[in-house]
Amino acid sequence: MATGSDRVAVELCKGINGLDKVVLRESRGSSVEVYLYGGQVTSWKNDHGEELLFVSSKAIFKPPKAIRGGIPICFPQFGSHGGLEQHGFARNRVWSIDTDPPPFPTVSSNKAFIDLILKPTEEDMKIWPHSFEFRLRVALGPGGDLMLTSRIRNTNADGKPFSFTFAYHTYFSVSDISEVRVEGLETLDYLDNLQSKERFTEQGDAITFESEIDKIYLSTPTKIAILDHEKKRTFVLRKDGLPDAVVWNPWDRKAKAMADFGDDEYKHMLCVEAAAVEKPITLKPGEEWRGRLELSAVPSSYCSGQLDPRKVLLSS
Ligand SMILES: O=P(O)(O)OC[C@H]1O[C@H](O)[C@H](O)[C@@H](O)[C@@H]1O
Repeated sequence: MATGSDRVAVELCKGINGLDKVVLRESRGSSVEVYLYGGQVTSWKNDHGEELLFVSSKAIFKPPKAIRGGIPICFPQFGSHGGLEQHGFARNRVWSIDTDPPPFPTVSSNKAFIDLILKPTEEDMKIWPHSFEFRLRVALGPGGDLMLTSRIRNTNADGKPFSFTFAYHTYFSVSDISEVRVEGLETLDYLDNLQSKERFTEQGDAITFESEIDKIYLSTPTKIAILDHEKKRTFVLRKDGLPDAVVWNPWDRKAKAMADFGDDEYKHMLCVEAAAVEKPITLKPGEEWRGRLELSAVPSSYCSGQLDPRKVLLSS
């Protein structure tokens, strides 16, 4: 678990209900927590110690229920787009620490990181008859950026390809959902999960929220921004290998129906999920797919229509 630098720290410890978790710390004070259960990031704090991700106060940290919040991994199926359980099984399996991952092309020496791996058990192969290696690297950059890289390899010995859909189901913490806008998805086509996955085209304005939303935006740009006016904070997502973006907020009625979600918590969260849903990824034996998500949180004093995420980043 060495990180190559003494300015960063990686610690394996016990989390809620004795579940194993890994804590990454960066010298300026930012941190990340990852549970081996689900391979799930449950905390991302900036260098002021402020939590940037939402985890429900009612989240159940106990198998087989997935943890409500943070960044669940949806694999090998997103949502109900297939015959498996909702969002697949990766989010409620116990992952292992990968002590000898294949090298990455880029140098990670200035980052705190942890490598996890998920391989199917015999039981898993009864519900999804494929052999795979899913490697997840969670890294915390020197500026507090959070980076997730998934590498999924088909290790089938029977010569068979497999197809999957995928999402980093990220729950962002926001001050007040009615003060939030999302930029980068305007004018795009989307599938509306609230209208039998029918296809529509989004209007020209940035997306704001005043009721339940559950949309899969298709072929999105690699950068998406979430602007939180009240907090004066902008989240910038950069993604690679993940063409789609799911936007979800359950609003009041669905919030009440979820046992592991507080009645009013919908006001303080927004899911914007880098995903590959519309066109499943197909891998032949020996092939590997890579999907990457990079998250930054930057202070913003934002005026409508002026967002250029690069400028926001550079001016911070
Ligand atoms: O309750 P979960 O299984 O965690 O799913 C929570 C939500 O995830 C995604 O955002 C889907 O698009 C929603 O339809 C779903 O309600």
